[in-house]
Amino acid sequence: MDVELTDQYRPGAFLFATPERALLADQPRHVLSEKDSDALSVQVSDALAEYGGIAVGALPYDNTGEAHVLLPTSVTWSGPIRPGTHQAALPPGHQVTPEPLPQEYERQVAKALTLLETGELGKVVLARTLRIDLDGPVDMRRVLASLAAMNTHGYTVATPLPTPGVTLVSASPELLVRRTGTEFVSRPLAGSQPRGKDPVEDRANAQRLLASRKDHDEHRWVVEAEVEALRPFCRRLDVPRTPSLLSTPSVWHLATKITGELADPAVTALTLAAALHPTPAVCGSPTSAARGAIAQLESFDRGFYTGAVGWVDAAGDGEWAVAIRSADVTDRSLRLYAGAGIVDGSVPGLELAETSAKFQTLLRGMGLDLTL
Ligand SMILES: C=C(O[C@H]1C=CC=C(C(=O)O)[C@@H]1O)C(=O)O
Repeated sequence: MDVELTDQYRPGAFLFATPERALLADQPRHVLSEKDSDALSVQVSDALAEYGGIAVGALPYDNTGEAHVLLPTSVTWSGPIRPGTHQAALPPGHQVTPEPLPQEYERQVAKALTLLETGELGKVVLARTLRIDLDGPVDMRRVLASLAAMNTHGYTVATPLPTPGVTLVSASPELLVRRTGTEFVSRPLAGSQPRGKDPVEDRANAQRLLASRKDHDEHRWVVEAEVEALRPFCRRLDVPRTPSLLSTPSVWHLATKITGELADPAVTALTLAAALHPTPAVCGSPTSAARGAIAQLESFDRGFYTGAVGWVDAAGDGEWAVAIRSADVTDRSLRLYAGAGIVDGSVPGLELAETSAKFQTLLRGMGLDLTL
């Protein structure tokens, strides 16, 4: 029987599985923790020019915070992880603590709606967290195998974080950027509906999303900001006029596949990721006002949730996913994060339900049956 890369994962390693291939990287010779994204790109390119290979890791939500990028000495590529059985990957006993409480999250959304009325803010993404304390240790190999089995159309990621013993685990559906030679692709997501309980309800939810002006507005902010960030790098930029539907096992999204050709082949995947980050899919618009609203309303530090996670090689090729549908995982705890874009027309109770649906991505993927 072939062994999947999820079976070879060891704590502290970096796993990045996509529908096309999987990467397992380990035993770092260097850790780069630069705060400035331009300086980070230069340091990573210099290190890759010296040692070759690839650099892997994560950028935090706060793009003035320290990145955590590693130069591994052991790198293994494989084809996509084959869908296996998705199994209960966590010990049975657990205690769940939401932060903020659901009613408080609804109050924060209501406050965000009043900030939108001032006209200085067009969109803000507000998140909440669930802390889950487990009665036994997490088996990361089973967690990753189980997530990959469920998440065959998205990314299954594990990356070590700067705090020893903490791993960011993500089942992200969102491609921030992939660069191959001078071509690149980005596929922002914004605008969501939970999946239905049966095919009829599911189809109706998808149609409601396609017809929702509020969700199209929420999506447009992201596409416009990405176009503005990418344009200076491009010889060609192709942007579909309207978004299409994308489904994950728990959520429907509006998605736009943006493609382009770089004017300067020296621009790397990491430089593009840093130029795009944080998009209004995870922060809001305008960025500085949204960042201020998040600092004012959210009561926790996002850390690397809504950051970016991926790899870049010496030629500048690479792939970076948006770090959403994610949790900070320790030996006996998980901290899950989920956010929703708030625009004019958002309803607090529906945004709460949307974040609950987003939590289910990881919960179901890990085999945890929780009604939120
Ligand atoms: C911020 C998250 O999702 C983003 C990505 C897709 C759709 C989103 C939305 O509809 O609000 C969010 O912008 C999250 O999953 O925590």
